[in-house]
Amino acid sequence: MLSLIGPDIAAYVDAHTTAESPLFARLREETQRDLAMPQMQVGHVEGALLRILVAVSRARSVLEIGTYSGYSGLAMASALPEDGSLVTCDVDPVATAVARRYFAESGHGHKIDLRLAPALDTIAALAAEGRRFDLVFIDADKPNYVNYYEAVFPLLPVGGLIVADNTLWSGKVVAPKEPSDHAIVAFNARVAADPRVEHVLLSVRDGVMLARKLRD
Ligand SMILES: C[S@@+](CC[C@H](N)C(=O)[O-])C[C@H]1O[C@@H](n2cnc3c(N)ncnc32)[C@H](O)[C@@H]1O
Repeated sequence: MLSLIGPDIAAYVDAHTTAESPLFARLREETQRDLAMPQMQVGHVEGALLRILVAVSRARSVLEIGTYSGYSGLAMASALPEDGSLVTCDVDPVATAVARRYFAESGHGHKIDLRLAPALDTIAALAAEGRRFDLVFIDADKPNYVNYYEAVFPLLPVGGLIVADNTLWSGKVVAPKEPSDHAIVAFNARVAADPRVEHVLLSVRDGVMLARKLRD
């Protein structure tokens, strides 16, 4: 992932963001050492942003699409109340085995329901269960971003928040070439044209789209 800001600014941002706890630092380091594509992990600064978004929105139920090794899921679960819940889903048994270990060690594991299945199947199952989510974090395969957005929208109350990661896609959104570039462009265009939400595209890390539901 190409950084959108220079190393000096990145270090300054890092130094002026609530420090990472030792558990999160260990999870980040283990992911970098042992797993493929560690750059997929949201990391310290975006993890802090997600924690604050869950806290200020007073979310009680969160859905995450794309668990990987658990950094973002654990960040959000740690901001939920004791009786809050996070459903997180992925298709990768290796990365999610790491996530399961850290969830268990964190003291927030009882809030977390990890489902190993394609996300669209999990969303359909959650809809059939009558589940609702105050906040949904989309961070999985890019070609499905618009599908995820449409599938989770009915599960959010008015005032609910959709947070989507990698929405600047290393800057490739301004000159898209690959199918994944076009998928992110299509997602941002879909949100921008959607009168049901108010939205802001934050240039945090690789870009974070926030879309707040105004009506069904
Ligand atoms: C960018 S990573 C998620 C990073 C994670 N949020 C974090 O901060 O550590 C994307 C994840 O989406 C998963 N994924 C890809 N396609 C998927 C699908 N169809 N359904 C569910 N998960 C999928 C991948 O296995 C990968 O672990």
